[in-house]
Amino acid sequence: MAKDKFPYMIFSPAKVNLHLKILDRRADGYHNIFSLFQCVSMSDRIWICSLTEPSDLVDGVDATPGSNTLIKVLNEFRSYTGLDFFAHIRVEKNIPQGAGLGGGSSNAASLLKALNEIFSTQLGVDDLIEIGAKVGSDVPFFLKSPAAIVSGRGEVLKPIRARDDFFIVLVEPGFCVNTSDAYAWLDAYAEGNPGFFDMQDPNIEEQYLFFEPEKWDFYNSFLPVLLERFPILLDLERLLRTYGAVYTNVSGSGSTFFGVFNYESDAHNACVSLKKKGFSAHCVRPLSFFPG
Ligand SMILES: C[C@@](CO)(OP(=O)(O)O)[C@H](O)COP(=O)(O)OP(=O)(O)OC[C@H]1O[C@@H](n2ccc(N)nc2=O)[C@H](O)[C@@H]1O
Ligand SMILES: Nc1ncnc2c1ncn2[C@@H]1O[C@H](COP(=O)(O)OP(=O)(O)O)[C@@H](O)[C@H]1O
Repeated sequence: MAKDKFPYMIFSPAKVNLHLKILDRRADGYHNIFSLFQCVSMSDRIWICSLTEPSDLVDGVDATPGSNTLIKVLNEFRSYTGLDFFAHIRVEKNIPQGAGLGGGSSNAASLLKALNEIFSTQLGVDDLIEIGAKVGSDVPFFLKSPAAIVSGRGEVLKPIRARDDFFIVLVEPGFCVNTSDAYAWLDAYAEGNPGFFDMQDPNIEEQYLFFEPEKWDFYNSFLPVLLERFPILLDLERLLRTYGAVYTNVSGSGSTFFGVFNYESDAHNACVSLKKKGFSAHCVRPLSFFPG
């Protein structure tokens, strides 16, 4: 391990779920999903400062060591490879936490790729996916391709060509959503709404690749569930439409609400207007490659 590699900096991009159908609840408590994941141009920056520490230390993430996805990766990587080391890691968080943008999962995937490179362990993508899936359901996506149809618990991946002809405005509504809570709310909602899990899936791959965004028939199973609790999301949908969004939805299990725009100037103006109203808003683009 060459000393001049440190600090070793990596980018860790956010994702949005352009479509997210929750199919059913499984015996293991997880849910099968069918989703279109798209990486976007908002990234955390992670510095591996040293790998010769007496114990692991992660700065910059608001999580307990036991729940921190970076610590989990270090543990899983050590146990998979038999390597003996501890790390000091520093994170510049730009991706809001608990926002449905996959920041914790992306951090985990980026660190795994970096460790594989630094230690020349030559693990293949499938090995990394096996390790990543132990850390979190969304981690495998960030190991494979910047746009994909994702199913199973999150580990079944079909890479697709990423489009780059639209713009996305991400809006933080001012609250976080815990993913486990959101799935529990969804189960309760499904009990009161027979047929909820049977909603038809549009042909998402074809629509994504070939249809104008205004024609996308995508949806997110969490949206009706979240609207019951957070009616402000409906206000955000109306606002984004007023500013010219041609498709809107919540990302993942929330809380981020986003709008897709055909024109950069409309997306930029929407951001400015949303900020004037006190919202935190970010104009991003879909990524067709992993940054860094
Ligand atoms: C909803 C989605 C959509 O992309 O993302 P986020 O909104 O969290 O970003 C994912 O399914 C979230 O994946 P991730 O955030 O990695 O979840 P995990 O840490 O593995 O699991 C947290 C909890 O969510 C529930 N969970 C997660 C994934 C899944 N397919 N079924 C589930 O039921 C379980 O209750 C689990 O204990
Ligand atoms: N490296 C990390 N980055 C962000 N959050 C993390 C990380 N490790 C653990 N967490 C915990 O995971 C929770 C969900 O994180 P995050 O991945 O940002 O959101 P989401 O699952 O909604 O996409 C956070 O509230 C935080 O407590």
